[in-house]
Amino acid sequence: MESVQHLILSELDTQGKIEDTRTLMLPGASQLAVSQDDQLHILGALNSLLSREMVTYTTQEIQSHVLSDEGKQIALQGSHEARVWNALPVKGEGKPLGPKDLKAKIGDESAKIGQGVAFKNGWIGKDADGFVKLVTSIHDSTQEDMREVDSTGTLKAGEKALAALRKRKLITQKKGQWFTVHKGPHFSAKVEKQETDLTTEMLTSGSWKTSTYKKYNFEADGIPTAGGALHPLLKVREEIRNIFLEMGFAEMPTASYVESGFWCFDSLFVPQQHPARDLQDTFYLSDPAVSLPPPQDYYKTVSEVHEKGGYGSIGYRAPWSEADSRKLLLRTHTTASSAALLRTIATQPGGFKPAKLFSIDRVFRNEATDATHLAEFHQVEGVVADRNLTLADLIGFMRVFFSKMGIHQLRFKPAYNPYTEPSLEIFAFHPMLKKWVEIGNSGMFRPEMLEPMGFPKDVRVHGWGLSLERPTMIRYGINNIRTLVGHKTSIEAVERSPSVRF
Ligand SMILES: N[C@@H](Cc1ccccc1)C(=O)O
Repeated sequence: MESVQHLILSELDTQGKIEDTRTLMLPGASQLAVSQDDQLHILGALNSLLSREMVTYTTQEIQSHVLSDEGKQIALQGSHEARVWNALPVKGEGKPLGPKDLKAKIGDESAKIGQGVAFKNGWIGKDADGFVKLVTSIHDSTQEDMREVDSTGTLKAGEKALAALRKRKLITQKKGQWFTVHKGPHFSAKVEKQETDLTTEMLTSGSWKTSTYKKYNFEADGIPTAGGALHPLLKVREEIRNIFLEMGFAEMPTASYVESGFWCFDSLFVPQQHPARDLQDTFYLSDPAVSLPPPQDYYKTVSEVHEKGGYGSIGYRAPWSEADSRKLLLRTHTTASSAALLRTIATQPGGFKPAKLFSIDRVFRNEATDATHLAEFHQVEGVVADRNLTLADLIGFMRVFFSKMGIHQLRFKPAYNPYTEPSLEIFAFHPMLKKWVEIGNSGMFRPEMLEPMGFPKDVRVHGWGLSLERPTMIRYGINNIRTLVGHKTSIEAVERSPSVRF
């Protein structure tokens, strides 16, 4: 590229102008720059010199030609007729080839097209055993034409010959160009290196005073700006949040990732011996390891329900450990935060008022991780508290809620939760997987949990929970959770993920 610039400048320096850039001989070339490839090279060099105002140029449009695939093959291997001639022995000097052998040797296509022409040209003939050469040398003018068009874009023989080749589909027409070049206002015979940046070195050495600088190109496309992008989990979270809001739910505060055993389990009537509370399932904190004391009256009532029962329950009748209750842990479900808020509602000044609450936030479980499980994920949780609610209300709520998420076929399966009775697992029919998949868990909170909180006897509270990751993965067609969350997540994929998926 730079040597092409030098060629142009020295030509202008000695000749004053370049009338036709096709008369240049590019460095290293064996013929004049008549091909369009050469002219493109020249154009690149001209534009670079133009930007420094060292030259000006005008463009001449011309018709040019390029080879078709068949034309390229002929330029390389010869015409079909020449290939036929090549394949045959000289008469009397070898075994003549029959049509079948000829096809096998040079291919069906060349044999078929080449035979007739070679005959007509008098190049080959037929004896008893097959085809033979009749002449000892040939002049393959088609191949020569192809080579001429390939390197010059045209034929000296003129338009008639070109038209014949076009008709045979060996060449096609293409717009071409060449240039007339004049000296520009800043012409100089040599290209000076232009600075693109002002550096500390240039300032301290003073070289900035004599340097030449590259002009700004205000036409250039800017570098694409990297905007922020929402992670797919955040998009689906927003969508679900909007469903809750339009159904009249209020968002619960869930900022506390760290809870005590008391709020995460005891207040929910999860027995202290429950396996979910084991070290294998729950992350416990070591520093600080112990929570501040829970509200004393409430703590006493909760521990008594566990140990001895009450409110119509016989309790767990197992020894109660205050130490277990005070242990600090990473919450294993957002129901820990719901419990704290439910107690506030139960004991609010002015008495109980119905409430519809939701949360979408992070939870932590000490589980083996695999393609669909991580040690931390998000839970979506809805809670409704009102007088005389029934199981039908819960099911009805879930039907409306999930249908707003686009999930219309639901099934409910009796299940067990320590804090709800009855409890229901929620299954949805997945139209793409063509099977029922579990999407959530739900139930009506037990009186052993609600009454110690201070709820009036006729208040029922029901709730349901699901993970945020599962619907997100299904929507975005992700089957390994590690491509959604964690260091293997591709930022590019996040930026490009659509804002809404159905
Ligand atoms: N906390 C439950 C979900 C749930 C919430 C509310 C009521 C019933 C169940 C879970 O971890 O899966």
